[in-house]
Amino acid sequence: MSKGRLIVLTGPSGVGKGTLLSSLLQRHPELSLSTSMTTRKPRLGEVNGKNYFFVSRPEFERKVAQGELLEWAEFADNFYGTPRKPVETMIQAGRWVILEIELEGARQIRKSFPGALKIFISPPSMDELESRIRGRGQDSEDAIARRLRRAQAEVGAAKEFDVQIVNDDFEKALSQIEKALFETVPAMC
Ligand SMILES: Nc1nc2c(ncn2[C@@H]2O[C@H](COP(=O)(O)OP(=O)(O)O)[C@@H](O)[C@H]2O)c(=O)[nH]1
Ligand SMILES: Nc1ncnc2c1ncn2[C@@H]1O[C@H](COP(=O)(O)OP(=O)(O)O)[C@@H](O)[C@H]1O
Repeated sequence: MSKGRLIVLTGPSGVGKGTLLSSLLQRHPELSLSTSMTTRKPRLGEVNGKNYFFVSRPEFERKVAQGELLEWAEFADNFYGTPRKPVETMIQAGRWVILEIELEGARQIRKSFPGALKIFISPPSMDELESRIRGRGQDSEDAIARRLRRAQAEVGAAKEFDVQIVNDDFEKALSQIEKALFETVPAMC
């Protein structure tokens, strides 16, 4: 059986992580994306159990207390975390599992899974990032401001990651992710 592998994809909100991942998963159905848990309210069209597991704050806090999350963090006034069990089960079964998470969570994974491949996606500029978040048309002014403040802090941490990719030309960024995944020697998880 092939060896399981954990891959962490991080980058500021609006940089294009979700869009890149959905193309990547279409092209490589053998990859698995972990479904996170969040206290954020669903956006229009988001489905519980698919985009996220949408839970209340008390429920999230209970999961944390019971050790059921592999990592978790607060982001823009909401909690986000990775359910532990499905990820561990998939890795044991030899799957390659991708976590699409923010910086604090990625730092926690670096400690608990030092062999995970960590990829950081940067925007071509902060102006372009803002216009992508606005163009998505999904967030309030408040939420946009919180995301942009956080983005300033996150982009400075790109160098902590094994691979840094600028999502300017979409196809180029996608093929750089593929290269990082399939042309690097898999490390031990
Ligand atoms: N630490 C952590 N961050 C997460 C998790 N799931 C999502 N995130 C991050 O939370 C941030 C906000 O996500 P979201 O509300 O969906 O907004 P968007 O990234 O702007 O579409 C993003 O940076 C995600 O990568 C998780 O399970 N753990
Ligand atoms: N390379 C790119 N050039 C221009 N727009 C992009 C590019 N990549 C993604 N986008 C757009 O940016 C917006 C934010 O992308 P999204 O995947 O939701 O970001 P994230 O998941 O990082 O928050 C979307 O409208 C998406 O279509």
